Amino acid sequence: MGSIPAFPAFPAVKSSLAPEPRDRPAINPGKLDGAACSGSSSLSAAGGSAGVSDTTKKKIVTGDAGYILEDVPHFSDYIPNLPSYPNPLQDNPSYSVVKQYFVHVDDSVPQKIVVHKDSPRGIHFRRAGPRQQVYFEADDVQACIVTCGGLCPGLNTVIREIVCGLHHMYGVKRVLGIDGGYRGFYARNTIPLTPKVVNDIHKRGGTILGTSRGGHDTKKIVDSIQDRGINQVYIIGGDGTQRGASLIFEEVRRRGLKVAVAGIPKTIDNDVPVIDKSFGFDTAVEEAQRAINAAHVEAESIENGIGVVKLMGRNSGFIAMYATLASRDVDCCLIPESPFFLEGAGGLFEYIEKRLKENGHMVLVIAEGAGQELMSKSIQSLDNGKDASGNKLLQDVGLWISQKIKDHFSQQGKMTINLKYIDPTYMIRAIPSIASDNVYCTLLAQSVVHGTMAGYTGFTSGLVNGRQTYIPFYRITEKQNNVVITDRMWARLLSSTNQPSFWSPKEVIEDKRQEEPPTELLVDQDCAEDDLVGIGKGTG
Ligand SMILES: Nc1ncnc2c1ncn2[C@@H]1O[C@H](COP(=O)(O)OP(=O)(O)OP(=O)(O)O)[C@@H](O)[C@H]1O
Ligand SMILES: O=P(O)(O)OC[C@H]1O[C@](O)(CO)[C@@H](O)[C@@H]1O
Ligand SMILES: [Mg+2]
Repeated sequence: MGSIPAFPAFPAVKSSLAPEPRDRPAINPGKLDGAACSGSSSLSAAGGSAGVSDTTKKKIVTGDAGYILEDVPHFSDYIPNLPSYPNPLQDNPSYSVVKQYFVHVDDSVPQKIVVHKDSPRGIHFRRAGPRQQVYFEADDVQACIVTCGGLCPGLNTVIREIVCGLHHMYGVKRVLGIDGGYRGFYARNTIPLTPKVVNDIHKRGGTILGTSRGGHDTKKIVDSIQDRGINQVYIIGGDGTQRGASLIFEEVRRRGLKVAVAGIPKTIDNDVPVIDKSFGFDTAVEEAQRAINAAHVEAESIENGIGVVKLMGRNSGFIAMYATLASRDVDCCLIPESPFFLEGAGGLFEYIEKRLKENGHMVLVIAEGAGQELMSKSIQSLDNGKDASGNKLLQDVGLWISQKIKDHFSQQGKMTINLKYIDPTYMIRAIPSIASDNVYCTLLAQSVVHGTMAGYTGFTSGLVNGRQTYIPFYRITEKQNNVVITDRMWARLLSSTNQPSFWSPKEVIEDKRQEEPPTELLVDQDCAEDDLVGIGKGTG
């Protein structure tokens, strides 16, 4: 947590708060953008009149030709007659010369960009960016930032850029760090964050705020937000964290508070849906190359050398897949989404033997969540329980598979192998982010700040098809992003490693788990669904 001083909770500041807890007011169905931007939407439903759903908490706006906007909540949905102010950026010399700096009220970003001539326009998300009107005056803002879940390269960059974005773009001086994840809201003192305090933190791995699993108590957290007079809450974390953020937002709205709750998706596993990819992912893939290189050097330097590298990926094998594709030294990549087997024809042992005979060495990359079912069958009493957040704890599949390979070849007695197992997982997670991730983190942080200043709330900021957007929490939390093994990207991997698929085509057709497409930029955008007829849903 470094040497950043902590100080006690602020005394309650009530000025920015709407009245105390009350029943949830009705969502204003007619407003598309609050009063945040001038002009009104010209959208109209296919049936003729504009359509905005108010039957659920979802804000769905429909338009011509199958246009759907999955909009995010705004203060004006539940707090009437809020004043708005001109965006101070218009007087900022750095930005004032930019043509059309402010985002147009009707700008939205399509989720699906590969379309056919007659395709409906489909789902869109609100484009992120500065609005002409804001709903906070700089002196009234008391922001806070919290980081939750596992570490990920780039966390400190996001923290830095939120603090600097608030300060330099909007003149906000009061930003607090919440110490040690969600429980820090009610169990720890806060950490004052200024541009000076965060100046160098992007060069460090980890999070200067600390993080944790478990400890999410919605009521206590919102009580603490109220008591401290916080009115902007920036929540950086993965799928679990965003679920927690959604509950905080619901409680804030139930109490009628003018408190913006915004998420920034963090997941080294890239398991958050909708967004193109998560920050820190490229850093992880880059750093994984060092471990794979080492495994390759070790393996090729000795007769029948086998290098085994375990990479992170609890349920989603993106790091393993991309690290494998990038390296070209990997002979086999095993991920949670693609079951495999060890013995017999078409199994892993047979393939290893073949590669050793052909090449004299081989490199195996395995994601930590791969082969867990196989492992629990082989180790009968295997139940590692759950972590504090309820995530299943995993056995070390790298150790297990290494032992299995050793046992197999020693039992057969026909081949002496030399196996080296490398587990770089926590070393990868703990490094600072590379340059491209730093830029990505900066844009994410600035986007989320623009959104909260403009009065949006209950959203996650994320990149969709290369554009910054505001995504409603429910879209982020309703499912997980997984590698689709019936997609061309996995086919590319199979053809680059030449490993067996461990699947028969019949099993692929019957596999019900492969229903969801992965996010767009990580897949082949030329891949049309028609190409995949009969083998599950494509990526579009
Ligand atoms: N369903 C949920 N409802 C409320 N809070 C949750 C929920 N799931 C997780 N949380 C809280 O979110 C925080 C982080 O969750 P978790 O440990 O699962 O990490 P994560 O955000 O998914 O990140 P990652 O998996 O990438 O490490 C924890 O404090 C946990 O209590
Ligand atoms: O050991 P910890 O810190 O709980 O986290 C391990 C998990 O966190 C992740 O890195 C996700 O953040 C997973 O890949 C991994 O399974
Ligand atoms: Mg998670």
